[in-house]
Amino acid sequence: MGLLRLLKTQFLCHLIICYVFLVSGIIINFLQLCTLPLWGINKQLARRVNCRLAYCISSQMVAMLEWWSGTECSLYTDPESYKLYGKENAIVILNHNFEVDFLCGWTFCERFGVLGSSKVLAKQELAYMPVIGWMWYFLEIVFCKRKWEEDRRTVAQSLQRLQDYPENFWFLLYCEGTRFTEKKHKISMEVAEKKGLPKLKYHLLPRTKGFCVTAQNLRGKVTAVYDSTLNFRNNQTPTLLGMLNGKKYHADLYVRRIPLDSVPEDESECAAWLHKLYQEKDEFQEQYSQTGRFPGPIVTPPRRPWALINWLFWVGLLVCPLCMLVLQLIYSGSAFTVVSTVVLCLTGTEEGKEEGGGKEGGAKSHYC
Ligand SMILES: CC/C=C\C/C=C\C/C=C\C/C=C\C/C=C\C/C=C\CCC(=O)SCCNC(=O)CCNC(=O)[C@H](O)C(C)(C)COP(=O)(O)OP(=O)(O)OC[C@H]1O[C@@H](n2cnc3c(N)ncnc32)[C@H](O)[C@@H]1OP(=O)(O)O
Ligand SMILES: CCCCCCCCCCCCCCCC(=O)OC[C@@H](O)COP(=O)(O)O
Repeated sequence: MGLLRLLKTQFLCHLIICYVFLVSGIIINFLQLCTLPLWGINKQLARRVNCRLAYCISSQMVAMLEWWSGTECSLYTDPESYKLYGKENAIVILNHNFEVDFLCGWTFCERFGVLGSSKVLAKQELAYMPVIGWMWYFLEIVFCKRKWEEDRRTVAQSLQRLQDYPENFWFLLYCEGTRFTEKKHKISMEVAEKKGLPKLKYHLLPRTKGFCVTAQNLRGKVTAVYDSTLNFRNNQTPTLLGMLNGKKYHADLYVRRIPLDSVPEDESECAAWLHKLYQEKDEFQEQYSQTGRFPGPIVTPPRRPWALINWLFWVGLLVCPLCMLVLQLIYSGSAFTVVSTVVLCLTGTEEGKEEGGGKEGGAKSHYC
């Protein structure tokens, strides 16, 4: 095992990474709070500033994927559509199978220059999460309670506010509404059967209301739907902890650009359109599981240095005070404190090794 590889599995390194993420996140949340008076004076400037501040948080996680774990991201798409990515507003529809699929989404956002402004229809609970949830408040992320009677009005209102958003953005929708498990799949296929819809093998039955309300309220602002299907090579099941341990994965993303004009405006037609799209997505996943690839040519958008530069900046800024704190602990702490800290680090490293290295090549349990 190389020295760098060994370093990546050390619990102490993981502690430092999480410390930098949390402390810098809280600092940035505070800076975002300081922009509140600006919203009343110059709203568009406040939005632009908040996009940059949000980038400083989300790009740290992207840097962990790209530079620390070295995960590769390949894109299957046609070259004509490729030219438009990052240059227009889009609704992104993504399958939800992996713990890290949002992070792969963010990585593509970073490579096409829309990471700071990227948006999602997220569950309300995430709004209260420190750092990311608080950052989202200032990014005007759309939250839902997954109770349509309440969401119908609030989601539409939040979407309408994006009509004059000054930066290009991608709006992510996990239409399945939750992460794939066998149990949820079984239940949702019972719903499909009751509704007379064809069964899906790799996806849950999509919830159509969120997509229809999004298409309706972003019309005129958004020009396309990016139908995106994500999978990982060699049946890998990537996790955040695996990435923190420096484990390298290979993501394949298949993206079809569909002009928003071709999505029906009528609600029931729009719902039927989405169901048909998910049947097609299921076929792409079937092809991937048979052949190990999606249709069409592969392009790999290059990683950019900015995420790494931002990360190194925060490491530089925050690790010095941490070292001083540790030195103070060593000088003033009892032998018991020092020994128990070392034991904690070693235990954490052993557990981390199991998570990062133990699952290599493991079959995905949810794929039949
Ligand atoms: C070039 C590169 C391209 C792409 C790069 C990729 C991505 C990058 C883009 C952006 C990145 C940005 C950010 C990413 C960062 C982080 C994201 C992290 C986390 C967010 C994840 C979440 O929070 S997911 C959960 C929240 N989101 C959703 O739920 C969205 C989907 N849901 C909906 O749309 C719902 O309709 C709703 C929430 C609006 C309302 O839900 P509710 O349940 O109240 O109503 P429904 O209408 O959905 O339900 C009733 C109908 O559903 C039928 N039913 C019942 N049971 C089921 C079932 N098990 N499955 C399916 N359907 C069911 C029921 O019969 C009702 O049917 P009707 O016919 O009466 O409608
Ligand atoms: C630099 C890196 C430092 C690492 C620190 C780790 C930070 C953790 C960031 C968490 C990111 C939040 C993303 C949440 C994704 C999520 O929660 O999706 C919810 C969906 O599944 C549906 O949920 P449900 O239907 O309720 O199961």
